[in-house]
Amino acid sequence: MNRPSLSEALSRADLIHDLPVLDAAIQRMAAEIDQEIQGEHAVFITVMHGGLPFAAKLALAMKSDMEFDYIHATRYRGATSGSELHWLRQPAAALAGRTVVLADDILDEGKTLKAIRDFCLDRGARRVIVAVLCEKRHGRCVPGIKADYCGVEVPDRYVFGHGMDYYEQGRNLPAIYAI
Ligand SMILES: O=P(O)(O)OC[C@H]1O[C@H](OP(=O)(O)OP(=O)(O)O)[C@H](O)[C@@H]1O
Ligand SMILES: Nc1nc2[nH]cnc2c(=O)[nH]1
Repeated sequence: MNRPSLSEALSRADLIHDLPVLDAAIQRMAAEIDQEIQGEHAVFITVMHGGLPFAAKLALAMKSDMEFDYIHATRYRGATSGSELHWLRQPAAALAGRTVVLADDILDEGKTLKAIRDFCLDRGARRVIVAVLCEKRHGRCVPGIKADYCGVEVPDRYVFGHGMDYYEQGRNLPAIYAI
């Protein structure tokens, strides 16, 4: 595939949040979620791929013991605008009666996390806690979904880095940038 150049995108992008800011936000969220799920053996579900770096850091910063699983549902598929949701992997863990912590990189229009949250509830989860590294504030989020825990806000622009891709590139950039 002939991808748009990451270095060209970086040269015209703005730095939105650097690594120390993101790490501090993740530490704060970890303590807050620990407080909320005290004494439970929750299921900690990473939403692949973008949620991977955030979820790893969040889990390592948390003290609660949790069962790990992952889900892969994508509606951007390496592009910069979303379409319908494609389910690539459903979690294997038993969710019935349990608390689920969903960890994803971004809540944008909310369609992805709403579908995943509803999937977990359909599987019998007692409650679903939505944790995202960042949230785009624009008033276009679908009704019925919100982040219970959010690290940072990002502007209403396409963002990448710290898990989020620019045409399947740049996910391992430590900071968040916007074009
Ligand atoms: O709130 P929404 O507008 O639905 O968008 C948010 C979703 O978009 C990204 O996933 P993407 O489909 O790009 O898959 P990826 O994580 O594999 O990059 C991101 O990881 C969220 O899951
Ligand atoms: N990389 C990336 N993925 C997204 N998914 C939904 N919004 C975004 C965004 O701004 N950037």
